[in-house]
Amino acid sequence: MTLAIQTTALTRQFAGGHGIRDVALAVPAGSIYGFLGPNGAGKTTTIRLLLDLIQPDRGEILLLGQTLRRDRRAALAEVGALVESPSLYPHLSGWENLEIARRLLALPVERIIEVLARVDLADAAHRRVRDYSLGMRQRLGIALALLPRPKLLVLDEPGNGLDPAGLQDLRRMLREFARRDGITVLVSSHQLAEVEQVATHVGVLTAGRLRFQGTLAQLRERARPQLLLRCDQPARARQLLLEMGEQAAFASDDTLRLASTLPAEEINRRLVGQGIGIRHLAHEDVTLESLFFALTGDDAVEQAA
Ligand SMILES: Nc1ncnc2c1ncn2[C@@H]1O[C@H](COP(=O)(O)OP(=O)(O)OP(=O)(O)O)[C@@H](O)[C@H]1O
Repeated sequence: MTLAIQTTALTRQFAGGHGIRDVALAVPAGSIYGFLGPNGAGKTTTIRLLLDLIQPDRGEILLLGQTLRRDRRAALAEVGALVESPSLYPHLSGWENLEIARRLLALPVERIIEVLARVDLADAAHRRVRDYSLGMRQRLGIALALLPRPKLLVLDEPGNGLDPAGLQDLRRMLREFARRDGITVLVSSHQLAEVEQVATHVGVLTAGRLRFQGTLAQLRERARPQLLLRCDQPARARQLLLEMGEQAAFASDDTLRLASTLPAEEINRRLVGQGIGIRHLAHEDVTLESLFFALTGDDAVEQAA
């Protein structure tokens, strides 16, 4: 698997124990990587490190196969980014804002037309940015990041402050960047719901540590509801379940938790057939959202990838 971003042992600590520690990001090329975590988890710090806006205490960063520390220019050459709010000139139009960047980058004028179309701002190109909505400003910021045709786009909380329609537009755009333009997108958010519909991969950061990293399918797999079983002979029931190839562990003295592959009625039938008296057999209530909260809580969870 080719990685667009790879970090090893990435660490940057601030006074008061804040910062990030030993973060090993693995962002596959072509993915939309949802970089999730509650406010203050260290997402912006990580992103600022990736873009060389601040330096790590230790650790390595590879961007599109180039080592940031060794060759900053080569590593960042094909990276577009939007960190916090975009720096725009409010008294100029969207077009004029892009024109300034275009000249600096010595790109053809057509590129402005292309990027405006990619972020749905063609119709508003000649209005002053002062009169843009927050969503339009964010999109103009993304257009600026897209201007030099990046292969990797890093967006820090681009959904902040957007209404549901704005979020939907943003998701559609991110999908297009990945599918049509082949751009790898890392997008941070503190809300799972915001990236859940669009991300192919997720990394969950909490208190400066990466608690989970893998595909969205792997995260969903974790969220698959498990069966809770209470019966009169839990130890024997566990033994029987293990013999059936089921995973069963004690959740408490009299309750087993099953990562079951068989349907509940089949488990029930087999255990009753072996003389086990069942008091309770039901699915535990686990949603992706509750799993996210568990991951962002204090209980450390190992990485899946
Ligand atoms: N330059 C700095 N000096 C001291 N502490 C800092 C500095 N930058 C960030 N921090 C602290 O590090 C922690 C992580 O901040 P960071 O901005 O990376 O979090 P985040 O996950 O991006 O959250 P948010 O969504 O609130 O921006 C916070 O407690 C923050 O106060």
